[in-house]
Amino acid sequence: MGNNEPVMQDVFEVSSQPYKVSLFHHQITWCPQRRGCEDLSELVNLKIHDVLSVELLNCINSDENQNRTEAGCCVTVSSPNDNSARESLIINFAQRKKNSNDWKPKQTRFSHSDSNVLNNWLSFIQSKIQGIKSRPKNLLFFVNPYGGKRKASKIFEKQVRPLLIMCNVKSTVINTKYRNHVTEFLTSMSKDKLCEYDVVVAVGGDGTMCEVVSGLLMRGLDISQGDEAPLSPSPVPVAVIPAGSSNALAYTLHGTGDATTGAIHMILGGSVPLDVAAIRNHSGIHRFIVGQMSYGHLGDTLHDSEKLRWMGPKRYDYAGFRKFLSHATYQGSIDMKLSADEFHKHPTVCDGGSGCKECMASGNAEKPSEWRRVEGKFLGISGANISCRCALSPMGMAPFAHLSDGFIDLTLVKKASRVGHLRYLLRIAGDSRRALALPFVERYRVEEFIFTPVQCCEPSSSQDSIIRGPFMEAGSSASMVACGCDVRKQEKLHSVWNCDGELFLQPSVRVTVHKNLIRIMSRNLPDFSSINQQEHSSSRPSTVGSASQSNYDIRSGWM
Ligand SMILES: Nc1ncnc2c1ncn2[C@@H]1O[C@H](COP(=O)(O)OP(=O)(O)OP(=O)(O)O)[C@@H](O)[C@H]1O
Repeated sequence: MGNNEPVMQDVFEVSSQPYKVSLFHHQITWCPQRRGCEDLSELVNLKIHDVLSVELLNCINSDENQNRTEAGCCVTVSSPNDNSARESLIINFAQRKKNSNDWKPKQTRFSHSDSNVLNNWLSFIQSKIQGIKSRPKNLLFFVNPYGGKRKASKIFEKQVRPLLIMCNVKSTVINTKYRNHVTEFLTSMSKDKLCEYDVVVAVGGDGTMCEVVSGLLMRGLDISQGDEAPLSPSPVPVAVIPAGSSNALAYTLHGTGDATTGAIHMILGGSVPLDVAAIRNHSGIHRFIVGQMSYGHLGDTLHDSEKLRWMGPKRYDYAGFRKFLSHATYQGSIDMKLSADEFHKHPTVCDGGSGCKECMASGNAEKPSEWRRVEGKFLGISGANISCRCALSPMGMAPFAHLSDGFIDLTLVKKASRVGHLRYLLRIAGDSRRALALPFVERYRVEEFIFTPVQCCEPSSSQDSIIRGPFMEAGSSASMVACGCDVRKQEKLHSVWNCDGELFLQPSVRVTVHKNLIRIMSRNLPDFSSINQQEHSSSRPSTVGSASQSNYDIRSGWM
């Protein structure tokens, strides 16, 4: 039997109408039968990979069953009043909404008078689903009730738990009690216990996911080796259910901040590799970055917005606007180890892990990487591990950052007029590739960087919090971090780092990028192919799109 031949075929009743249903190895199709003929214009094609679960609905307990699924608040029954006298096969599946990256669970009921037929179909579809090895069966959830609009528990109960029950997935749920609870929990867990779980899930924002990743990576770290201790990949993959404020990681992976979509992608399985960046000093790793770290405008905005948490996610807009008006710049120097491959000059938008040319090719550069220094006054400095898409920036503040290329995208926004800065911020909110074309904005693709802020006085020899870049002479003023000057004077000189939405107060940092340390549940990155085609046929880039397989020049735009 060829792959195009159905394994089973029969006529079922769907919504009280006869439908010809065909079961193939990788898909199920159905179309109405009118006067013995199939109406192919209404053909539905469902991939087995998108099937969440399948069950038999016995008419004797149909009410009971129906209540159970309705209690899940996540299903649409195609025909509530049909087939009351017959047994039915219920297929629950995930469907992408039209013109959207959101996925929703759906249900279709197939009725047949012969229970043997129904049982055969049930066994076949069930065996196919069970054969998908990438589907997780036992999950460990960390629910952060503090992040975002403080609705993570509600989101979990209403949007995630019903799907877990429907798909027969086991779960252990821990509500976080305090900052760093997740990291502490994961680092103190035995390896055997941890490996009982197929995935560790953060129900929260980027900060919660960062705590999950930190816990998983810290476990394998030999701290006696100090600064250069090697990092081992996490033994367990991770997943994120967006319930924070910006949810940049979830947006980047799924193209939406919708929690149901996050849960569906996690349950249906499939994962992509993800790089992790580490902030280090000579005593070791201070923290990990999964999304982005920003100094200057975004660091100050986070600093001020922490006092405004009661406002919810709107606090970022308010604090950001106030910081924009203050128009602060910060002086310092950045030493960076640049990528030597051609992707630096011809950047692409990430297609996601193993499907992405740039992620696959990285690390194969023939030339050795080169160190470069940039000095000056900056409105902002951002290191992005991922593109950081979110509702306010559909392409992300770092549109060319890749999930697993082994590099961080470093964006330097140099001193500019207020109008220039506003133009930059507006472009980030639209087609952010155009923000990189502004003359005071520079983008670098780096393996490692060191930022040293300018100091307010001559260093004293007793200072030891020094991070040395390759261009720094020992004892040079640029290499000093702490001094005994007036705190307010220092505050004006220095900003803070916004690391995945968490404050990191030490301005001087050394950051290294580590390829593929984590696998994260994601079936496919948002599909921009249709918009891509439009862009190829037009001379100017449109609001949202992908530069994959096309030449986008940072300075001049589309070539
Ligand atoms: N019970 C708790 N009480 C106080 N803080 C907590 C608690 N649980 C977790 N946290 C902390 O809450 C912080 C914010 O969480 P999270 O990043 O998930 O939300 P967010 O900042 O609103 O979202 P995003 O990072 O996507 O903008 C994290 O740093 C985490 O350490």
